[in-house]
Amino acid sequence: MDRTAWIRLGSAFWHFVSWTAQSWRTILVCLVIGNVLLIADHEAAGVAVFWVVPAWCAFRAAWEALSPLTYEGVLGGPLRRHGWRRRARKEWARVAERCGLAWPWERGKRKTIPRLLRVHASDNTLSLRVRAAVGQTVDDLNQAVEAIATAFEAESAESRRVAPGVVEIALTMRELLHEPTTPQAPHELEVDAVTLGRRSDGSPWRLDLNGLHTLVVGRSGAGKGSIFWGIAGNLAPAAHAGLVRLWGIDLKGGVEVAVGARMFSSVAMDEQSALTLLRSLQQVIVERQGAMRGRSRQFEPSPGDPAHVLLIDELAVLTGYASRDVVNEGNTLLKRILTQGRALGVMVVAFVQDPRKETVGMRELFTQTIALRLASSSETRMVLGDGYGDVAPAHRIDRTMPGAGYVVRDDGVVERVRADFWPDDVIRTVAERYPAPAAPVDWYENRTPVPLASVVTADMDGAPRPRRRSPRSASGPEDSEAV
Ligand SMILES: Nc1ncnc2c1ncn2[C@@H]1O[C@H](COP(=O)(O)OP(=O)(O)OP(=O)(O)O)[C@@H](O)[C@H]1O
Repeated sequence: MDRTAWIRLGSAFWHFVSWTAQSWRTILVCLVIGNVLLIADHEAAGVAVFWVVPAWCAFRAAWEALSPLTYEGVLGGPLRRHGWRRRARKEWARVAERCGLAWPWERGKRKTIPRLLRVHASDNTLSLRVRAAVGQTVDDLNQAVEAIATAFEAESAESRRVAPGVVEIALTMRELLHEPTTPQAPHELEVDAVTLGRRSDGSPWRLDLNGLHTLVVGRSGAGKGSIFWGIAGNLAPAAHAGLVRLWGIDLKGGVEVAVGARMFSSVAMDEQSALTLLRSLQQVIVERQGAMRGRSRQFEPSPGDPAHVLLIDELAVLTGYASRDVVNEGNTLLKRILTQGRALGVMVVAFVQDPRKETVGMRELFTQTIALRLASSSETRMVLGDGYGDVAPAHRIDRTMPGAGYVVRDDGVVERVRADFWPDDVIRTVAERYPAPAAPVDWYENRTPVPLASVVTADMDGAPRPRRRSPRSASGPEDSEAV
């Protein structure tokens, strides 16, 4: 027998013992019934009743060891979720009171607690729908979410307001994000959204890009690289087909972007070329505004007229730490791109370690945020906003889980996610398979930058959001088999 078989056998034995021990009440009942049957001269039935619990536990343990997937789907998962639901209903009053949610409506009298409206369990998540008691607010419930999660022994918790005074608390009862994963080989022409990893319930994490600017914040080593390459790598087939144009700025000496630079049409690794690149992207916006004015308010990418995605690694170098002239112009250009670009198919994804106002003065122009591991609760609130410290506690993400974080979408919904890890050889393979289409030499450098003053600013705030697009049929990449 190999090592895996021994491990399975050991785990099956352990489950047999622990399930049998947990069923001690049922075993006592069986002993009584069995003895009664023996006394009444029904020997076979009595012995059968004695052994019914151990036999059932042995059957479960064997099934789980031999076919874990069918066991989980048919018996293990439903039984576990039934237990969670039962426990939540039974213990809610006590937990709510201990977590500070009991509300003394009259001194010395009975306390009221928030009402548990619905208990639902699916996959690894237990959801509690709770209505705040009179005198409480949704914020009071949100503040207690961590304590509730601890009381129910949940791995983590998220909450969202679903109606006035009503909050849905999603408790992750089994952590599915511990194990790192690597990506599927990209081969589809994706423009609007990319699959970056998993959500806390194990479902795929799709990040919407269409008409959105994304800010990714995380301490050093938090796994920003996974998201950088998740986006670039998944867009690479569409970039290769001419539906997307990838632009990259990496002012940390190009260390990050160099590995897969061939996916990008334009890359800047020093301050001056970063400014040139930004001016060129702004020029794209100006030209597109001219082309669309009076004809269309919604941009549709097509080969030759692609969506533009700018990825900036370490935004703070450009907007905070570079020389003053570069910082001034970089900030101005980027703000204009952020305010005007999204309706015109120009999206920005920026990565930053240090999210303070002095370094990133344009945080509010990003329409969605991904918070990876952060240093403190005040940093979480700074990045995500005041109400998110408890709902998306990025400062509590463990160091051993790089790539894990919270997404705060543009509609305010919070998702707990973990990105797939992109090893260098996968990045290189994708870059070789899907290089950016050959652009005219120095395409972007030869464009005449338009002076900032002449840029049309009419649509800065009221810009229409493009409708959801699906890539037009285009001649796909020739070779699209797995990497
Ligand atoms: N999604 C992931 N799953 C598992 N491990 C990961 C993941 N992402 C990153 N790692 C591990 O964490 C290390 C640091 O990741 P990464 O370089 O992406 O961090 P970073 O946030 O970009 O840091 P810095 O800002 O210092 O460059 C990687 O070398 C890798 O070993």
